[in-house]
Amino acid sequence: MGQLVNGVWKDEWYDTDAHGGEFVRSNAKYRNWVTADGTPGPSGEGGFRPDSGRYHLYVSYACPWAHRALIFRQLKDLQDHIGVSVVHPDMLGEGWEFRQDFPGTTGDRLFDSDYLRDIYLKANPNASGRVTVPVLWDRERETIVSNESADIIRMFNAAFNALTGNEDDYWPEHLRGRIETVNSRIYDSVNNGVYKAGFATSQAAYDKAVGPLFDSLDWIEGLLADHRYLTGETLTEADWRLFTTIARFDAVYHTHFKCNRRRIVDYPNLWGWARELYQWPAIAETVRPDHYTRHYYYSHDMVNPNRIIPTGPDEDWTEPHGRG
Ligand SMILES: N[C@@H](CCC(=O)N[C@@H](CS)C(=O)NCC(=O)O)C(=O)O
Repeated sequence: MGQLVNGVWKDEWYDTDAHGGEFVRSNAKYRNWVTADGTPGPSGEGGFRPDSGRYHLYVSYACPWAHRALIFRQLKDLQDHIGVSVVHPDMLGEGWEFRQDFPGTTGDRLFDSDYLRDIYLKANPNASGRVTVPVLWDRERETIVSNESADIIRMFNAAFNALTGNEDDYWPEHLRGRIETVNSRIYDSVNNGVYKAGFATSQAAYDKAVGPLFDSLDWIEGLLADHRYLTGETLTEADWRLFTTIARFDAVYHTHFKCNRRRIVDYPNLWGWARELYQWPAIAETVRPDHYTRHYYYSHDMVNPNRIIPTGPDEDWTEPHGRG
């Protein structure tokens, strides 16, 4: 685990001591947008048109942020237009690697590189910062369009509609205000909350994260008692953004990140909702417990020094969800 400093790889973890034991996530650096007509999006430069085969997605099946992008590639029928490379689940001293000795890994399908950092260095030989997945790569301009999953899913939601004919909209105009409110609470206390609890190196930092996490899960349980989805009766990006964290919760975050007040199966509405999303067409194949259990328990030796991988809970995600 490390980062690039002026183009050079340094094997160093997040400096939690600088923040009283708290894990502080770095912001993504590449924030350009593919748009329907190639004009600039909400941030970054223009010139990224939605051409078939032009873009390539680098992911880990372990990572909840990369998982969002994989889900939107499925939901929006982008499989034939945007290729994918899948890294190895172990993220060790060299960062994400393209080793292929684990089922489902693909190697780097574009450049046959050894490490994900090589892709960041292709975009900028003097790059500094963390080398994260997902990465949306532009084969034409040979650069990174975006390494921010929240942006990538919105591009996938709308920019390629003319190419695919798929007009499904997971960010409908009339729900945007509500989606933003739900997203921001869930991002801070749940999606990132599990990491803040798990990577805390002081009791105070852990306590500060785990309380709001379970308050939010209780709040979500209430929302899902009244409505089928988080923002009402329409399935939106807010649901999918939460889903990737929930999918990993009982198997990983409950144990490895000490988020153990309750499990997802203890929340009847949330558990039914989670199964409905899992059973949505083409989604189950993006959910890879083999990758995420291996990644977390094996890579984070500061959390789990003996790297023992637990057998995992016996939960049936294919059981009828009973919603709707
Ligand atoms: N804000 C980014 C976060 C991505 C992220 O942190 N990915 C993790 C994997 S789950 C990663 O690659 N971490 C490597 C590191 O921090 O060095 C997004 O949502 O796309």
